[in-house]
Amino acid sequence: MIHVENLTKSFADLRRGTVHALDGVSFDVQPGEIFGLLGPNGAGKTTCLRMLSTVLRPTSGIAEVAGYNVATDPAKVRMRIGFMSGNTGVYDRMTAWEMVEYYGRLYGMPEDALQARLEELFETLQMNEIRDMLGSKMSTGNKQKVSIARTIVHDPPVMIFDEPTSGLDVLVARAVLEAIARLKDQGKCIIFSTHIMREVEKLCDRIAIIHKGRILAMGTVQELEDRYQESDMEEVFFDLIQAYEAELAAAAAEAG
Ligand SMILES: Nc1ncnc2c1ncn2[C@@H]1O[C@H](COP(=O)(O)OP(=O)(O)OP(=O)(O)O)[C@@H](O)[C@H]1O
Repeated sequence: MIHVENLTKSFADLRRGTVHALDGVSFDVQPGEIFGLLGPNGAGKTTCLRMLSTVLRPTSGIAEVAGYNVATDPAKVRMRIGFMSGNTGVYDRMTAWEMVEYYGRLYGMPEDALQARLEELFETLQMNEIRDMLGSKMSTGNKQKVSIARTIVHDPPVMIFDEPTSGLDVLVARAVLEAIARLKDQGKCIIFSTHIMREVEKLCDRIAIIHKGRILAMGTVQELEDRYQESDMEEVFFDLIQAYEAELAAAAAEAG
């Protein structure tokens, strides 16, 4: 459902020269699967997700969503994805219901299908108590739920969440993660980025550890712990990043 092959993105940065934000990344994600991109700040997670959601154009490589190439068929890709980032906002002067309805209309959903979908979404995301609440009155957690609802109102098969729990307290973060888990149960293909180990351990079927634009390791949490002989993901993560940094330092020393 998501196919990424040798995907690269470089930026021309005035201060740093060419930045290889993503450097030859490959992975696939299936329906009913949650795939996590786990990496420290600046690893390239957002850049990768923004290319999948057609906001950025790849420098090279292939990214396909539901069989459509993000570079050559961006409109078809956009109809098949929901993309939520930490700053996907809500409007102060609309109620939760109005806001999600508004986005459904933007996607061109027929009115009766839209109303049925709203009922279903408000039920699934446990938002029925806030149907008539204005954005300005909502707690951060409720705003986050509305953001999820508006992102997926058109019922796309692929859902992309860029650090969906960033800035949330543990209770709200938990509710958001539970909502994402329910979407997986409906067979959605989900990719999300985080730098929080516990989130990947709880939620992800498979993860890719990403650092400086490269995937350092990929697999289930259990596979990675077994492969690196560690009993928790945090240790695997540190080991991999340290080893990669040592490799880079050795290569730099050799180069002169
Ligand atoms: N428009 C841009 N111009 C120049 N460099 C950029 C641009 N966008 C991203 N970068 C750089 O690309 C690299 C990867 O950034 P990216 O935002 O994808 O990382 P991230 O893993 O999402 O990090 P974070 O957890 O901090 O959001 C960083 O070095 C960043 O500074």
